[in-house]
Parts: sequence; C-alpha cells; structure tokens
Amino acid sequence: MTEVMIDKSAPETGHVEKASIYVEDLVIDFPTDSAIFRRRYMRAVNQVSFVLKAGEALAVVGESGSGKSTCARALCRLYKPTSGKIWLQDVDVNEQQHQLSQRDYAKEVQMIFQDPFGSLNPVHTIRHHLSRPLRIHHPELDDEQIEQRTIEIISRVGLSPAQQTADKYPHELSGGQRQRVAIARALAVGAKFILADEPISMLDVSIRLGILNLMEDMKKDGIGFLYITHDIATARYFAERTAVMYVGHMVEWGNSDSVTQNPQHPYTKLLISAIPEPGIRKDRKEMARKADIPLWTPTSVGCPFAERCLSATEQCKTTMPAVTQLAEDHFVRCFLFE
Ligand SMILES: Nc1ncnc2c1ncn2[C@@H]1O[C@H](COP(=O)(O)OP(=O)(O)OP(=O)(O)O)[C@@H](O)[C@H]1O
Repeated sequence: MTEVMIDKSAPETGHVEKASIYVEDLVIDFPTDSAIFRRRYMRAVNQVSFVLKAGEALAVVGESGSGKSTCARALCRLYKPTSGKIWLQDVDVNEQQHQLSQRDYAKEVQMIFQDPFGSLNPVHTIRHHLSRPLRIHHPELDDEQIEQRTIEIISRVGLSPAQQTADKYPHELSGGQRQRVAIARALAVGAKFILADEPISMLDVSIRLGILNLMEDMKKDGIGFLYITHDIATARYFAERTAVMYVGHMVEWGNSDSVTQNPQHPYTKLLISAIPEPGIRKDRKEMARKADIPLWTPTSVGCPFAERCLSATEQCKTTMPAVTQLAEDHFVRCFLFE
C-alpha cells in the first residue's frame, strides 16, 4: 500500500492540505422492508464529506440515530457506500479493481467501541488479545519480540504492572482498563487511524478523562481519530475539529472552538443548550419545536431540521440549504446564513 499523501481540497471541509482519510459525498441507504421489487430505503447518511488527518481528531456529534456510527462503519468497510467515496491516502478503499485486502486496511484503520467487554474474548488473556494482532500484522517479529512488544503496549496504555495485566482475563479488569486494552489492540495492529465510537460513554465519569488523555497522547504519535460522541463538551476538549450531524446530514462543522463556542446552526445551539451548567436553568422548549425526528429517505427534501426549527420558512421544507462558510474553518448548512 502506497504511503503517498494526497493533496485534495474538500469543498465541505475547508482547508485540506494533506488528507489522510478523505470522505467525499458519502451516502448510505438501508432497506426498510424485504420486498424484492420496489424495496423501500431509509437514508442513514446523506452527502457527508470530511477529512481525518494524521495526529488530529475529528469529533462527530449528534443525537441517537443521526448516522454517526454508520459513517464510522463505512470507514471500516463494514458498510458499502450507496454512493460517494472513501479514500485512504490515495487509494479508493471500495475500488473493486485494486481491492485493498481487509487485512491491509485493518492495519491502517481500527475501530473501538462503547462497550469494550463486547469486543474482548472472555476466555483469552490480555496477552493473547495483544500478541495475536502482533503475530498477524507483524510476521517479522519472533516470539520474544512479540512478548516484549505486548508488555510495552500494555505499559503504553497505562496498565500496570504490565506483566500481571498480561496474565489477566477481561472480566478481571475494570471498564476503563478494558477500554485501555481495546486501545492497546489498535496499537498492536499498528493502526494509523482509530474510529472511536463513544469510547467513554459507558465508563465512570471519574475515569473518562484518563481515556481521553491517553487518546490525546496517541495523537502526538501521529494517530488520527474519528471521535463519535453525544457529548459536545468532550468533543471540544479532545478534538481539533467537530462536525454536528442531524438525521444523517452534517449541519455544521469546523474548528471545535468555533463550532462549540460560537454555534450558528439552530440544531447545534440546541445541542449546546443541553449541556448542564451548574446554577443555570435552561428552557430548551424555547430552542426548538417539539416534533418527531424525521425518517429520511432517498426522496426526502428540504432541511432535515425544518420541522423542529423555530426559524424555518417554506423554503427550508422544500430545499436543502447550500454550505455557507462562516469563518476560515467554520461551515454551516442553513438558509439563515445564505
Ligand atoms: N444495519 C442497519 N440496518 C438498517 N438500519 C440501520 C442499520 N444501521 C443503522 N441503521 C439506522 O440508521 C440510522 C442511523 O443509525 P446510527 O447507528 O448510525 O446512528 P448514531 O448517530 O450512531 O446513533 P447512536 O448514537 O444511537 O449510536 C438509524 O435510524 C438506524 O436505525
């Protein structure tokens, strides 16, 4: 696999110099029935574009069902895009002709999940969980080197004493320790990108920061993160850039400080209003209309937030707003800014 970095400019993501994983107009439809003819579909992801860069994090925030995990799964090649492209460096990862093997791809891109226990095998020790990917992805290493690397990686993710941890089984570790093992496994593979799907949401509040700080350290080693979260406050803490998704659409994105400190899209404002602040009572009823989250289909039109938006006009119900650039790295899809 070639290591050449491509130079692409992503119209929807601003100033992109050295793209690493580049997602262009990603669309993912899922069938909603099993009819052979006239099968109906829902559109889980619609025209999403973004770039993941080495050594940086992009946070994707939004409510449940907004298409965050579907994007990550498509990046892992678990779902094939209905349309749109995903590039790893200069390779189209879904290109049939020069098909990148899953093993080569997994070496670059790994996913970690909300529930680390679900991705660890209860009958195997931590040593087994880490030495196996080392053996598969680094066949040049002998047994002694594999043991040495295993212990190094366990220490690297902050689990000590490393030798004793290696002998433990997943059930003997706490939730936070298990998430560190999941991260260690991505390191054992040698992944350059980690797709972290709500990696701290199931953990005790007291240990969440430790995991975020570990991932922050890994950015310094050049690892790029897609950080999926409901929690816009941690997005700002951990990620350089933030994209806000609603019903499969990216509605606002850019530099995390701008998006979270100076939100412009009515939906981003609503999300931020949901962050609890001690001593301040907020009335979210004033921020949006009560309406069901729409089921988006390939034939849906307009802005997905129109039904809930207090500023919506007739135009919002029939036409998708274009992208407006608000600042050097701050973009929004909303007629209020056109
Ligand atoms: N394999 C699938 N088959 C059919 N529909 C799916 C599938 N995966 C996801 N969906 C639907 O796609 C939409 C987006 O789901 P997705 O899991 O990506 O959202 P999310 O933002 O990650 O939500 P959460 O935060 O709850 O994980 C949802 O309506 C979901 O029901």
